[in-house]
Amino acid sequence: MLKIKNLQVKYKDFTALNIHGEINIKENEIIGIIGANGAGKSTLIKALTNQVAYMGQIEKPKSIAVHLQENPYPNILTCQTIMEGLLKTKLKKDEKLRGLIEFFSFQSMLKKKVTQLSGGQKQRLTLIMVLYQDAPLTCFDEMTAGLDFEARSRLMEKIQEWYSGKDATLLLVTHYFDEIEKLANKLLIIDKGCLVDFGGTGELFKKYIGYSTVIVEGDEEKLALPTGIQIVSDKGKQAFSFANKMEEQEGIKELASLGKKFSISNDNIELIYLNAISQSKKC
Ligand SMILES: Nc1ncnc2c1ncn2[C@@H]1O[C@H](COP(=O)(O)OP(=O)(O)OP(=O)(O)O)[C@@H](O)[C@H]1O
Repeated sequence: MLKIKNLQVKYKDFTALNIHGEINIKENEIIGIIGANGAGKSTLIKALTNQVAYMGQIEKPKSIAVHLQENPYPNILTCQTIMEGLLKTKLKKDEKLRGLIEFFSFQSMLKKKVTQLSGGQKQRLTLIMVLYQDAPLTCFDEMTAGLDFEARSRLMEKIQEWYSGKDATLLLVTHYFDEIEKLANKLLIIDKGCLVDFGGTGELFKKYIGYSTVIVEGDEEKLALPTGIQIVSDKGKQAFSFANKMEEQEGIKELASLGKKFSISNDNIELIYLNAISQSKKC
């Protein structure tokens, strides 16, 4: 479906992306692309969609639909005119478009101009047009950027509902790990323009963490458990990885006896990311 090989993107003499080797994305895979600010995530999407010049090889489907961070729509046109113009259709005659508008509860926005829409409503306008394309590959570049928690949750719920039971190949760029947890089955981790790792969430969890992890609230008092190894965690927390169920149970017993607040996970994407980055070598 999508093959990326030795991809390099430069902005003048600054190398923004330098991916060695090959990344193969198969049909119906949903990939979460994660990395810090400036890691090169948007540059990768731009290379895939020919918005920047690149060196290397990209084999991709004929059409790719993209939901960008910002979409400059003409201010004077109504949403309906924008939709009809960009999608080259007429709402009256287009059942598919009407269905999408209804799905995203967008009927009452059709006569409004883009300047009259909230951030979440603007994102829905773009989503409707992106999903309408039914492209073999769809890229979402921070589709929930700038939205408050509620608007983001509502939009994510709709997207999840839309794709549930459907076959789709998606690339999702986001800083929100919960969005990836809900949708993606593979992760592509980028750091400073380099590929850190690419693989299934479960596979990468095993590689960087192990069997399971406990995340303990608070980092003032450094803990030492009878089993498990301390791993990199988010600020204000401590995390330990366990190699098997027995280790996990012993660790939990100790934490319970200490009266600590903790959670157990075997798929925490933030910890996969933090530990992958901390172990990665410069490319
Ligand atoms: N048009 C440009 N000209 C020069 N440098 C650029 C340009 N666009 C991006 N860069 C630089 O390339 C690097 C990668 O940028 P990119 O936008 O791909 O990062 P990102 O991972 O998407 O970041 P964010 O999470 O902040 O959106 C950054 O250092 C950025 O400053």
